[in-house]
Amino acid sequence: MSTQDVMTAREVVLEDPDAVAQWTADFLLEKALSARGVFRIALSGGSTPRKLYALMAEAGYADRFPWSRTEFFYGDDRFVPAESADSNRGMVQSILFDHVPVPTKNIHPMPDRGEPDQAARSYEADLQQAYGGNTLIANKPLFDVVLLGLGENGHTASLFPRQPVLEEKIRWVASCVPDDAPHTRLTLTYPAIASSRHVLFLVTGTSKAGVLGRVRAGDAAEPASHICSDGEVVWIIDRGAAGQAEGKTER
Ligand SMILES: O=C(O)[C@H](O)[C@@H](O)[C@H](O)[C@H](O)COP(=O)(O)O
Repeated sequence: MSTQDVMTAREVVLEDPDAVAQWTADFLLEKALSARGVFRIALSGGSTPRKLYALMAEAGYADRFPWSRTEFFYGDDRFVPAESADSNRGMVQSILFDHVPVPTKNIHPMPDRGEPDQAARSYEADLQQAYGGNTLIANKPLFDVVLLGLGENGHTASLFPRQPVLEEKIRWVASCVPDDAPHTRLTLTYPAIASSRHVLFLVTGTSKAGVLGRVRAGDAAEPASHICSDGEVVWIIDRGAAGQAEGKTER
């Protein structure tokens, strides 16, 4: 039985990447506006969420989003300067944060210099401070929403196959050096991601149909198969990633 079988997981199949971005933007706005107090979200990197971030920066949306009571964290980042084309922080800053009235103090980028393990400890301390100073995950979610993508080898965030971080059950943040990736990375761990109300996987394109099929079938060899949430995991996918399933929506 995969971990997916024992939790609430649902799938929303949409026509195309634009529809995936729009559905996700609407979902985030609804949850952020209905949240009591601070709304905490962990952002994903990669190319898929770029459309989402661009939508969030549009005037009609940005005017309604509660930026001042939203805390933005990252699910992972490459250990490179923000100016690097590989930086998730730099990507989100240029597509979204440069265009909306989010207070700088509400943006929590992952460290991108120094010793990677110490940087991971530093980010974990940042998260613990946001979590009321608790150093152990208690019975309240660390995140309202965690955004995730899915790599073709089944990685998500920077949880790559055969990495020690896949066995991490205590730490919230870890450094890792994936076999086939050029950079050292920092990533949230499984327990940190699981401490959430909603995990949203955004998966688009026919190139992801194979890995998505394996993950949804609970293939334990795929790191994304082990993603849990104290709340729900929502797969927001387009027809290409769904293997050309008929486009239908579920709210
Ligand atoms: O920093 C990263 O690379 C991401 O966090 C990573 O987990 C990404 O979500 C997947 O690799 C999918 O990437 P695409 O959206 O580009 O397919």
